[in-house]
Amino acid sequence: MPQLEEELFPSTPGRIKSDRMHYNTMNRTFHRCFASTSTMFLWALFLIALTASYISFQSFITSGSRYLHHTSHTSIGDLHWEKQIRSSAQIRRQNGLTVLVTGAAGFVGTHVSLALKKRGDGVVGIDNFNDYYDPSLKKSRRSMLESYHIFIVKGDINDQKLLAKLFEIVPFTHVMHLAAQAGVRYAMENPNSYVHSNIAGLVTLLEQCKSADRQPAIVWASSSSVYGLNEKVPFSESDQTDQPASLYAATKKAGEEITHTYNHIYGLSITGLRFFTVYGPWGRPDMAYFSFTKNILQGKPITVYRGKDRVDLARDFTYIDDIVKGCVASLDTAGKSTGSGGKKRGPAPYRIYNLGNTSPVTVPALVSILEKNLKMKAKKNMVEMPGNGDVPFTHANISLAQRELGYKPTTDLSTGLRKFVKWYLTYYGYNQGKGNSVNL
Ligand SMILES: O=C(O)[C@H]1O[C@H](OP(=O)(O)OP(=O)(O)OC[C@H]2O[C@@H](n3ccc(=O)[nH]c3=O)[C@H](O)[C@@H]2O)[C@H](O)[C@@H](O)[C@@H]1O
Repeated sequence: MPQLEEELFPSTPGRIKSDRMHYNTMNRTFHRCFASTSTMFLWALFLIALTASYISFQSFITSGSRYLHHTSHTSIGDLHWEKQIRSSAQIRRQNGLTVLVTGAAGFVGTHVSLALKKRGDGVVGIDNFNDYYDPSLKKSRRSMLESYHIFIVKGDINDQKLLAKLFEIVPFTHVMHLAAQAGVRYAMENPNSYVHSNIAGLVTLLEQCKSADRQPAIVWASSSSVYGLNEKVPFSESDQTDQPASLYAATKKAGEEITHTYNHIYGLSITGLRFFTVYGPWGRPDMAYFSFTKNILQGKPITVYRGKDRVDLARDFTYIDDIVKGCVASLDTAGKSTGSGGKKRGPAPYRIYNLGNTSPVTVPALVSILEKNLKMKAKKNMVEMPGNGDVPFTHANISLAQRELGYKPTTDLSTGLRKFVKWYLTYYGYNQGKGNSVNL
């Protein structure tokens, strides 16, 4: 008996002799063929169904895995994940805000999330937990926030589907956008990470915000570095900012222009905050005050940059609690976005503020304060500032923020560094042999 394949697809033409076939033979053949065809049809149906279910299973896995969450028992779309987001977004005061905080496991993001939650606002975080610096510090910040019932979604702001899903679950009134590739000098090592987060990520986020039915107001982190080679002091918001000294600064400046476009075309309410060298507990290990502390404690040398003619570099170091007050005041005073579903309905506010301390301190003076607090001497290597994006000094004029936000920094560098050192020693286990047990 010929095989089914052989009947339907004869291998040699000589085996088709239909013109010489008897009717009965034809009839039998027809019936056999028909029976075979229907079997084939059923097989085909079965295979199609199998393929379809395989493809849909695969796409479920693929789309799900993009959002797979940090806990083994939680992934996007699952009810537990959504429940955590809803619960974190719950408002517990009258006229409270519902804020999406990007970069919530970052230094400023952690502090702002906590401040908002403590006063009764709804807060949902998003963070990609990248390894630009020790991710275990970010995870510790997350654990601390979790103890205050703040949920951080693990994901990238470039993930448009994830953002859409978050907005579908929670109608955010505000976005506090702090996710960014930070660091001035690292931009020479990994330029594309700045484009990825500070340009592409920003645009993806703005696209989501502009198309939301109820557009949120956006407050976001620009940087004092946009003043670049500006020599007029103190730096005012109206000063020229067209001479950035690093790619980092250039991406932050680009962010100011990009947000302006979204404000203009779509009616998004925008507030850009130019932070001046923010420091404090739970800070960033890549920053000078943090890495100096680490090295001094370990007896390792530190490199202190100096400007031309051995002039000391200076920064308008700003304590985290002051920055947080500026961020919260910006959210509270942000006018509404006017558009909806991608359509502008009228003009919306576009604001930019300096958030600094207005009293620059030199880097060697910063080192002396640390030495005093750590009761240890630093091994200093004085080196001429390399051409790597650094600027010689920063100094903020904060009168605009003072007037419009009620912003008034109250912590000087000595007080702030004392608090930082206290946190550092406890967190890294220098005190009583205990680590990771600090509250803000
Ligand atoms: O205010 C800002 O716009 C920026 O402030 C900081 O940038 P930076 O002021 O360069 O802060 P640090 O990296 O902590 O450096 C502070 C000072 O210490 C100096 N430094 C840094 C590192 C080092 O090893 N030695 C050293 O002398 C730097 O030249 C600079 O003058 C942040 O890292 C940026 O993300 C932020 O946007």
